Amino acid sequence: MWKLVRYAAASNLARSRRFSAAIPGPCIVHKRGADILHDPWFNKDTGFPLTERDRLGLRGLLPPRVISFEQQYDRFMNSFRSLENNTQGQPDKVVSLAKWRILNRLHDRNETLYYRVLIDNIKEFAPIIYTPTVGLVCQNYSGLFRRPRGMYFSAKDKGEMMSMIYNWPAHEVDMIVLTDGSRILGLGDLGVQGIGIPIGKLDVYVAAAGINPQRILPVMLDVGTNNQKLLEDRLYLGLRQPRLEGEEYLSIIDEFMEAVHARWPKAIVQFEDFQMKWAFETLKRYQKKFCMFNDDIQGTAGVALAGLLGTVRAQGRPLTDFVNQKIVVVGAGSAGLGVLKMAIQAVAKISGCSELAAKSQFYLIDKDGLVTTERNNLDPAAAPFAKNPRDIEGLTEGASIIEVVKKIRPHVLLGLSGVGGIFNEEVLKAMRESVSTKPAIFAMSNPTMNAECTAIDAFKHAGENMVFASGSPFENVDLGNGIVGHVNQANNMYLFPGIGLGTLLSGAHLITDGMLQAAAECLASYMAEEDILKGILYPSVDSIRDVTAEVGAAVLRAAVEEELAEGNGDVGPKELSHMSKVWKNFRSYIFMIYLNYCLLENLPLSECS
Ligand SMILES: NC(=O)C1=CN([C@@H]2O[C@H](COP(=O)(O)OP(=O)(O)OC[C@H]3O[C@@H](n4cnc5c(N)ncnc54)[C@H](O)[C@@H]3O)[C@@H](O)[C@H]2O)C=CC1
Ligand SMILES: CC(=O)C(=O)O
Ligand SMILES: [Mg+2]
Repeated sequence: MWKLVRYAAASNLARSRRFSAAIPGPCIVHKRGADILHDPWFNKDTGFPLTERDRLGLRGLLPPRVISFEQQYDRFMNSFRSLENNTQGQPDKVVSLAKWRILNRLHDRNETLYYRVLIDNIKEFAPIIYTPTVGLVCQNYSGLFRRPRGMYFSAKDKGEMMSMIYNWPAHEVDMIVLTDGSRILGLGDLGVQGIGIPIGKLDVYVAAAGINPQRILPVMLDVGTNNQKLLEDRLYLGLRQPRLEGEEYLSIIDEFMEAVHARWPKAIVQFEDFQMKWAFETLKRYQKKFCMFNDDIQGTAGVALAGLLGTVRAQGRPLTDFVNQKIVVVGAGSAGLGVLKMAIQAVAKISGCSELAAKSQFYLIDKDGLVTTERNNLDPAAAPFAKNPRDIEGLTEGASIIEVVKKIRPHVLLGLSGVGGIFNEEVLKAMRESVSTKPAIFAMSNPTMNAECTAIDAFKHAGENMVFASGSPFENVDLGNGIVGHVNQANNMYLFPGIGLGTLLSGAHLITDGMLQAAAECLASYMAEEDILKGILYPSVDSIRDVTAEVGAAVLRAAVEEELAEGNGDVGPKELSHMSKVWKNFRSYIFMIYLNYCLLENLPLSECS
């Protein structure tokens, strides 16, 4: 009901003259005839009405009968359901790839229909265009490749990027997702094949944040690969050379960032799936210079923090109790360290203590075990979280997960290691002895086979009175007698679209810690108490547009408060500042401008005059 009220408010705003300019008018197309039919941005297939067929030189190029958008939609969904029936009993990988192919073919034909189908069925299709299937697609990308999507900048393009960027056909770009393919999900270095990740993330942007699909740009920076198997694969589509390192590497990224900034100074660049050393280095290098963020470090941190705070509420305890939670993080990579940093800042904020004091409740484990100050060659990025041996009586440098869990009896065991099954039966059983009345297990690594444990194993071994979250989706677990073990999806998809949306609407030229914190706090307070008490920490993926609008509004307001909002389109900084004082209008503005974009699927096409 409240959603309807909100949409009504949005359309009232839309009727006001000031904002009507933000609603897209007829779509101007610079092509004619068959060129339009072969361009997924504009193609409506058999949906072109006769008037448009005449105007755009399409008469005779299509069968005479006009099939409406709705009919085309139904036809696609029927094909999809037939595919499901026809592939029953086949191996999961075969079925998943077949589903990805049919969706991808639709994308390559008719983007508008593709996004409509995706938006309406996001819960069902997210696992295909995003994790876990996107991982499989990246692994097989060179064989699956049919048509290019996005842009490829390689080490061989050094010195050319400033002109290459103008090869992209869209005049405006709002969102770029960029990878170098060096750490694709938990699958390691996949070189150029990692392009599937920016494509999947940007599909989520369109579906969740309503970003105009003609203003997104997936980018692969191909600096080589150290994956020997790919280097030897004769179908491999990337550079056949080892990865660039050091200054050579950074000079490629620098050149790309300068080129993007020169053409689209307001575009937001999301760094995705970079190996840890470059994830941290590039964040430090660019965050005060360009409008960018690293999703694996910063987006993941916010989602995990929201889940950790939800876990406190699930125990029936006040949020202030977060400062007493013992949390073991397994995985000291870009994601695990990002989570620790943000969680420690939250403890310091809640308790008013120093960050140094706030660290005492957190334990970090990597591939060599518990990280302490006694570690030889301690990674500087992990050093701030290393335990002083004096503070961990009964544990030593390099202690195993099971030793740490048995000794600490943590409230939360959180995995971002990329290692499937590492929370084995013994570890999960040890979590039964947690000091918490309702312990939590976060198996956040992706894709599914890299999750630290499955949902079934978690409930079976760690007990039914437990909160469970995973990075990739699992089915809820039937615990018998009508009781359901709820599976949460702790994935940065709940934050990155809102971070991008809020930043875009604000027109800020930077993404600050304050804006990211606002995003995390918004997600943390999204769930109602009654759901949280049932162990439901995050909303269903079905609600992703609503969550994204809320998060976007929170990020936008934080930008206004930090006086970074320069405005977007007709809406200037003064108007944003004024609107942000009345939260209801502010949210309505967000809903109207972007979330409505994708509802306008049948925009009439007009010729360029
Ligand atoms: N759910 C979500 O939203 C997100 C999930 N992830 C997932 O997190 C995983 C890690 O990502 P990054 O931190 O970027 O990777 P990374 O490669 O930077 O770090 C992996 C860490 O795991 C540790 N590790 C490896 N083997 C281990 C073992 N046997 N025991 C304990 N620790 C071990 C490594 O020492 C390293 O510290 C990936 O699977 C990725 O898909 C990453 C970002 C977001
Ligand atoms: C979800 C995500 O960003 C990752 O697994 O890397
Ligand atoms: Mg990622």
